[in-house]
Amino acid sequence: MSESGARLDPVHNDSAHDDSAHDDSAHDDSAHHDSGGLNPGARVILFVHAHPDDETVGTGATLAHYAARSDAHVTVVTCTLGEEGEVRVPQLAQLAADQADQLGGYRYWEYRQATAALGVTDTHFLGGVGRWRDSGMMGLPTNDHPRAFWGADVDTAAADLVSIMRERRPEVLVTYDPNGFYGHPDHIQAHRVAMSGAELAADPAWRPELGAAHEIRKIYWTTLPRSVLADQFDAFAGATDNPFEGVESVEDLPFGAPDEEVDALIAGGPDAAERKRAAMRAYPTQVAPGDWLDVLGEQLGPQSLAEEHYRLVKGERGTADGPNGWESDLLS
Ligand SMILES: CC(=O)N[C@H]1[C@@H](O[C@@H]2[C@H](O)[C@H](O)[C@@H](O)[C@H](O)[C@H]2O)O[C@H](CO)[C@@H](O)[C@@H]1O
Ligand SMILES: [Zn+2]
Repeated sequence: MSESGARLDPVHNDSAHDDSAHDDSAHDDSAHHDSGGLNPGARVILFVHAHPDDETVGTGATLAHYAARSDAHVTVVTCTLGEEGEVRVPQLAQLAADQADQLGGYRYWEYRQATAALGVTDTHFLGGVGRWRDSGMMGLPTNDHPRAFWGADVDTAAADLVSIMRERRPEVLVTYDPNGFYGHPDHIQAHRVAMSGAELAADPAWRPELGAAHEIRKIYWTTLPRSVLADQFDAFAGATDNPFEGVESVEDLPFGAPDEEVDALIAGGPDAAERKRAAMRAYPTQVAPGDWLDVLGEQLGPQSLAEEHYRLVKGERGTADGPNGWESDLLS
């Protein structure tokens, strides 16, 4: 700890991270679950993600938006610690899996800072912290690690999710599409486990000891309209860190959907955008200063950080009061 008593952030070199900001009581690091600060009658939205930072990069504004709503409750389940990730900043490079192999633990603490910045306190790691390991990119030998999430038996992994679903009894589940949005094995597996969990949780004959059966009313998959992708494609053309380097057209990307296949837009507003921005800064190992994700808000305007899109795959579409006839509330 520095003289000021605040733990210095080795990357941003400030005391932005203050452990006293954390409410440790609600973070549930075991495989068993406390109340997570759930107020009786609150309407629960459950998010299932693959790695620390996906909750922020993919759904951070939505998390902040609903965490701020007095009638709603956000629960986040993350399936791995991101042990096999790259390290985007030299100061922490030796944490990598092929060196000290400490990146998972570090990303755990990045995740705590990020979810706190979003106002989310009900967080879980599937099966408990460290149960499943980041599988690495598709086709790598790390996919065969004995604890790699990609090699998990889906129903075994889903059992831990079912107990959370039957405990929190969410109205809405948010996860990825069958391709895991962009084809990463842990994202594909997170989709499979989430969808299997939703089905099993609703079956009263399946593992009744895990709680009373619960049917989730609506299920959404994260998505990105091609129109937004096209704006990003144009905005980053020629940029130093261009995520679309070498791509001819947005049509060639393994993700993105025609606008007409999108069902909901959560436009979180300035507070949600700022919270998402702060949460992204909590992940220096994944989003370094100057990276495209770090400058996204500058390139496309802060509102771009606050807008997240979803496809409804189970349940009735709610009030179409958003742009393009999209829903503006996942709970509608
Ligand atoms: C957003 C996301 O899911 N990131 C994953 C992904 O990270 C990629 C990986 O490090 C790859 O080597 C890089 O070239 C690419 O830019 C990264 O997005 O895969 C990691 C390993 O499984 C995972 O830890 C990370 O969270
Ligand atoms: Zn991921």
